[in-house]
Amino acid sequence: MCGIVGVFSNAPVNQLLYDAMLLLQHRGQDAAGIVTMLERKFFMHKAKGMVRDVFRTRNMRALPGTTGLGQVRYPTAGNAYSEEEAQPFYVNAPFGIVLVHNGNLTNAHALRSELFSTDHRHTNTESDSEVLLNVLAHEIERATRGVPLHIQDIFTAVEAVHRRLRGSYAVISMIAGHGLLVFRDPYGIRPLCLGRSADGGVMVASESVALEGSGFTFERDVLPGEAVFIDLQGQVHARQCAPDASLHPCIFEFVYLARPDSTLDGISVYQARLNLGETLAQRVVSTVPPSEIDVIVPIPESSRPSATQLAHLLGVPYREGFVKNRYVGRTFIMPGQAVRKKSVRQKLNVIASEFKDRNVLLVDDSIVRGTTSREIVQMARDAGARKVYMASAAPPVRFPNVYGIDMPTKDELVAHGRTIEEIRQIIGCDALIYQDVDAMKRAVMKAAPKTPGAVPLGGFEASCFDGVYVTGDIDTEAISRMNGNRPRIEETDIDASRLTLPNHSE
Ligand SMILES: O=P(O)(O)OC[C@H]1O[C@H](OP(=O)(O)OP(=O)(O)O)[C@H](O)[C@@H]1O
Ligand SMILES: NC(=O)CC[C@H](N)C(=O)O
Ligand SMILES: [Mg+2]
Repeated sequence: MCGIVGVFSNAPVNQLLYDAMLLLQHRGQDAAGIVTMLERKFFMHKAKGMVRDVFRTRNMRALPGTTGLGQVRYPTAGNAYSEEEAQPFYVNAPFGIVLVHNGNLTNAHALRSELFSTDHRHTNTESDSEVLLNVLAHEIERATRGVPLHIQDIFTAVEAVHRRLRGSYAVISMIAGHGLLVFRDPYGIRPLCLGRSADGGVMVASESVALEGSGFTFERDVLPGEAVFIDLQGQVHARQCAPDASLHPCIFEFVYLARPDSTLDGISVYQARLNLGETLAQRVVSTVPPSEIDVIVPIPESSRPSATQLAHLLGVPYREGFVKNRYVGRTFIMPGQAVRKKSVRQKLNVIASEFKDRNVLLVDDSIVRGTTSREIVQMARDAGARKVYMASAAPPVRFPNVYGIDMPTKDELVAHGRTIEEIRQIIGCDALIYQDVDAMKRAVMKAAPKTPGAVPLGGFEASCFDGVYVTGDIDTEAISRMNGNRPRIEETDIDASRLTLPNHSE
C-alpha cells in the first residue's frame, strides 16, 4: 500500500497536497513526493522519509501551480532505500507525464523486457511503477491523433494499458498542459475515490479521510477498470475502460491498512472492524469461557474497534493496558525485522496494574510475522499476568500477498505451514483464537451499503488468508520472481530518525 492524492484547484495546491498526504501517512512512511504543474511545466520534490521531514518551507515554495499530485510510499518492489524509486515518476514524452501508483504489478518483469525490446523505452530503476508509467506513455503515444490530446484518445490508451498490466494499480497521473488522468485496475484491488470542494476543486485520493480532512466532499469511488480525466477547467470526464471489471477490494485494507474513519467502496472501515469483533466474540466463547477472562486489552492502534465490540459482547471490562508512543511509526510497514522488533518495545509500554494477577485477553487486528504478538505476550507476563490469551480479528495470514502489501515470502509468515497449536507455542500465549476466513468476509460484507446504485461487490481479494489470487496469473514461479524484486533491506540502512522524535525546525 501507498497513499496517493491528486488535486485540481483554482488556487495553489502545494499545501493542499501536503495536508492530504499527512492524512495518508499511515499508508506509507518510507518516502514522499509531490509534483505540481504551472501551465506546461512540472515542479517536483521527492525524497526518503515522512511527509513532515521531506518537505521544508523552501521545498514548498518551489511547488507552484493549481494542479498536482503526491504520494507517500511503502515499497513493495524494487529498492526500498533508493531515492530514485520514490514517487512520482516522470517521462518527457509524449507531452510530459508524471505518475503515482498504489499497488503492485505482477507482470512487471515481462513488461520491462517488452518495453525495451518492442516499445524501445528505457527504464532506469527496479520499480514496477516506473514500468507502469512507461506502458501508459507508450499507449498514449500510440492513441494520439494530434495536439491537444483528445480525451477519447486518453481513454483508448487506458483500455490498452488494462490489456497489458496484471496485478493491482490505483493510479493518478498528470499530462503536462492537459490535466489529471486517474484509473483503477479491473478488480479495484486498491482503493481510490473522488470528491469536490465548494469552489470547484476536484480531489482524488486513496482514502475518503484525505478528502474530508482537506475540505472536499466525498462524491464517489473510482470504479474498477474506470478512467477519469479532470481537465484544466475542472471538468470531470469518465469512461469504463475494462470490459469485465468486477469489484474485489483488498480485505486487508479493512483489517489493518486503512484508517478507521475512512469509507472505501462504500464500506465503513470502522463498521467493518466492529463487525470483526462481533464474529470474533463467537470464536472466543467456544475456546475460553468469558468467566475466565478478567480483562480485554487491545494492542494499539488498529485493533481497538474490534476489541471494544468483543469486550462489549463478552461482558468483560475493556482496558488500555498498553500505551503507544505516538512518535514511532507503524511497525508492520517498517522494512527490516530487526527494526520492527525494536520498535514494538519502543512503541508500546505496559500499564502494569492492568495485568497483575489477572487473566488477560489481548486482541490484535492481525498476526503476520508474529513479531508484535510475541513481544506483547512477554510484556504482559513480565507485568504479572496470570494467564495471557491472544485473539486475532483476522484469520491466520498463510499466503504471500502480491498486490501491494509487503508480505511476499511465506517463510516470514508465522502461520504458514503451521497448526494453530504450533503458532501458539511460538507466540507463547496460553490460548490463541483466530477469526475464520468466511466469518471475516461476512463481517466486512455486512458493513457494505445496501443503497440502490451502490457498486456490487464481486467478492474480496483475500489471498493472504485463502490463497486465491483474483488476477488468476499467480503461481509459485510468479511469487518467487516477485520475491527476487521485493524491497531489499540491509539492517545497516535503517534510518534511525524513524525511531525518534522528528525535527520540526526548518
Ligand atoms: O505480526 P506482525 O508482523 O507484528 O504484524 C502485525 C501487527 O502489525 C500491525 O501493527 P502496527 O504497529 O503496524 O500498526 P498499528 O499501530 O496501526 O496497529 C498490526 O496491527 C499488528 O499489530
Ligand atoms: N505499496 C505500494 O503501493 C507500492 C507501489 C510500488 N509498487 C512501489 O514499490 O513503490
Ligand atoms: Mg498493530
